[in-house]
Amino acid sequence: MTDAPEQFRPRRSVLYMPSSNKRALEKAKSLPCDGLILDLEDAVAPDAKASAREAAATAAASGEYGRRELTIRVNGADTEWHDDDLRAACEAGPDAIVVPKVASAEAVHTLVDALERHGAPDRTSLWAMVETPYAMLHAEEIAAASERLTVLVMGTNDLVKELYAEHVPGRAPLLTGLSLALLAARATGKAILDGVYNDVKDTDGFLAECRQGREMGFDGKTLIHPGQVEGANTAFAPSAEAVEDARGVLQAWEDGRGSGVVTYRGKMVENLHVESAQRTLTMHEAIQALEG
Ligand SMILES: CC(C)(COP(=O)(O)OP(=O)(O)OC[C@H]1O[C@@H](n2cnc3c(N)ncnc32)[C@H](O)[C@@H]1OP(=O)(O)O)[C@@H](O)C(=O)NCCC(=O)NCCSC(=O)C[C@H](O)C(=O)O
Ligand SMILES: [Mg+2]
Repeated sequence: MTDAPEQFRPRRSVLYMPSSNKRALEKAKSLPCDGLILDLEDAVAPDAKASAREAAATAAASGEYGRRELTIRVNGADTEWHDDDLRAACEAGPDAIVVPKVASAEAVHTLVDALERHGAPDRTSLWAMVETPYAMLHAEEIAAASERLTVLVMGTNDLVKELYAEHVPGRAPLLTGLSLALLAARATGKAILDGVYNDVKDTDGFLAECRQGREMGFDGKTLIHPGQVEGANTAFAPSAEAVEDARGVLQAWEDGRGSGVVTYRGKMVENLHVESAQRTLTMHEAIQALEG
C-alpha cells in the first residue's frame, strides 16, 4: 500500500443530512465535522426529491461550509432521479459525489464517464457506497476501477437488509463484509468510511462502534446526528498517548541509527513500526492544521 496525500485528509466524522431539511443544512455550517453528505437518497421523500436537489446544489456552490469536505449523495443508478441528480451535482462541483449501491467496476466506469460528460470540475471526486453482498465480493475491482474514485463508504443499513441479518452489538454478521471492503481500500490506496449508527440516543453503543471501526482500520465514520460528531472526532484521531508513543518510537529509531532493530518502552521497533509512527504523526498534524 502507498500512502497518497489523499489518505492523510482527516475524515473522522462525515455527517449525512437530508437535503430537504433547511435547518440541518444551516446547522451544518457550524458543526465541527470533517465532512458532510448532503443526501438526496434515502433521507428524502419522493415528492421532495426535486426541491432537495436544488437545495443541495445551492449549498454545495455556496462556499459557506468552510473547511468541511462537502459532498452530495445522489439517488442510485436504477432510479428515475439519478440522471438529474448527477447533472445538478456535477454543475454544483462539490468535493465529491457519493453514489449509493455501486457494485462493479463497470458501474464506476459509467459514473466517471458521466462526471466528465456533465462537466464536473477535476476537483470533484467520486465516493462509492458499497452496501450489497455483491459489492462486498467485488470490492477490490470497484476500488481499483478509477483514480477518480477516492473513498469507499460502507452502507451498513442496506448490507444488514440484503444479508437478512440483524443489527447487533459487535456487528458479528457484518464483519466479513466490513473486512472485505477494508482490504480492498487498503490494497488500492483508497480511504474508507464506516457505516452509520442508527440509535442517536445510545451514546455508549455509538462510541463502542467507533472504537471497533477505528481498531479495524477505518478512516472515519459516517454519522446521522450532530451529537455523534465529537465522539467520532475523538475516536478516529490518534490519542495523546499514541502521539507520544509515535514520537518516542521515532526518537528510539534515531538514537539507534544503523541498527535494524531497537526497543522503545520494552517493545521491539523495526522499520515498519517507524512507518506506522510517522503515519500517526502525519495524521495528528493534519488534524491540528484542520482544526487550527
Ligand atoms: C435522525 C434524525 C431524523 C433525528 O432528527 P431530530 O429528532 O430532529 O433531531 P434533534 O431534534 O435531536 O436535532 C437537534 C438539532 O440538530 C439538527 N440536526 C439533526 N440531525 C442533523 C443532521 N443530520 N445534520 C445537521 N443537523 C441536524 C436539527 O435540525 C436540530 O437543529 P436545531 O433545531 O437548529 O437545534 C436526524 O438527525 C436526521 O435526519 N439525520 C440524518 C438522516 C439521514 O441523512 N439519513 C440518510 C443517511 S443514513 C444511510 O442511508 C446510510 C446508508 O445508505 C446505509 O445503507 O446504511
Ligand atoms: Mg444505503
